[in-house]
Amino acid sequence: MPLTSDPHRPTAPAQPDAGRLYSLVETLRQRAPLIHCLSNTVVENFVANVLLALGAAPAMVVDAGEAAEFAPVADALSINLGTLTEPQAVAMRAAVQAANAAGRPWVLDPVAVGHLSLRTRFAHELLAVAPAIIRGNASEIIALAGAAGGGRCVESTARSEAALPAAIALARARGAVVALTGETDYVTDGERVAGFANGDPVMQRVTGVGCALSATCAAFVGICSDRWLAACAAVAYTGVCGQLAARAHDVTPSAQAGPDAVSRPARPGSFMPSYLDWLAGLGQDDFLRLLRPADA
Ligand SMILES: Nc1ncnc2c1ncn2[C@@H]1O[C@H](COP(=O)(O)OP(=O)(O)O)[C@@H](O)[C@H]1O
Ligand SMILES: Cc1ncsc1CCOP(=O)(O)O
Ligand SMILES: [Mg+2]
Repeated sequence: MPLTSDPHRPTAPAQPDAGRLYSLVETLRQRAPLIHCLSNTVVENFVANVLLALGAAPAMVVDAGEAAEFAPVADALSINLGTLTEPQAVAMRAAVQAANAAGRPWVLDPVAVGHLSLRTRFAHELLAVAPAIIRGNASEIIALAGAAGGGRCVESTARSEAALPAAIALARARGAVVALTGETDYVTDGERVAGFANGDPVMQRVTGVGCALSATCAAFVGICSDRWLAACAAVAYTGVCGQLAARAHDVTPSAQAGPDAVSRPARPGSFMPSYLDWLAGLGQDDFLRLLRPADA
């Protein structure tokens, strides 16, 4: 059912201070928040490595009983529906309930929500139990907001610009912050909308970049009670690190120059290690220089 909040109520474009965003990166590195992840089987290892590179401490505790035991101990919880099964839904329910009871924030990544029935039903059930942040691609956010469709399974078939009204409506209806990603990323709490134009198309050629960004949102909201700012920091830092990682090998080493040189237009393989390196090491000056706000 479509959401009923007034679509004509105005929102304010609001760009967070870039220095404040980087200070959250430093706080995260100092505090090393413990992040409880119920992720998907495709990307678990990558998500854990992204969190470690950022300076957070990931823990994939997936049994229903243990998940309920662990959620109050962790600083934040990340729930990802990518390879959802009925038993996993039981564990996710228990983890969310325990996190909520202990006042711990949690993040929802509604992977491929739309036309697949189990995850779509379950995502709507979870929406009713107060996610702090919802992070998804355009098709997922449109579907979650109640419009028909869904993307090409885990991939989006819509542009993020087209999904912005759905993101705003979803944020208003659920009292959540929505991080809507794609070529341009948007972060909204239903009133403020920030836009970011970093990243690189190769990020769509490596599985788990979106899932890891959702866990990154959990890491930032684990150290910052302003959920909108936390999601902005996660999206902005991911975008700048992603574009640096994608372009790290743009200069052909002189040893490879000459008639045998091979042109390599996309580099998903070298992206992954380089991305982890940039997440761990990006300095403030480069972040401030490269961060690109986008109109919202
Ligand atoms: N065409 C693109 N250009 C630049 N960055 C992109 C592009 N597509 C995706 N990204 C980046 O990749 C990350 C994951 O976003 P997205 O691909 O929307 O998620 P998902 O993997 O869940 O579909 C975000 O940081 C986003 O900014
Ligand atoms: C390929 C795949 N299939 C089920 S979950 C998944 C990973 C999706 O990762 P992302 O949403 O980050 O691209
Ligand atoms: Mg995804």
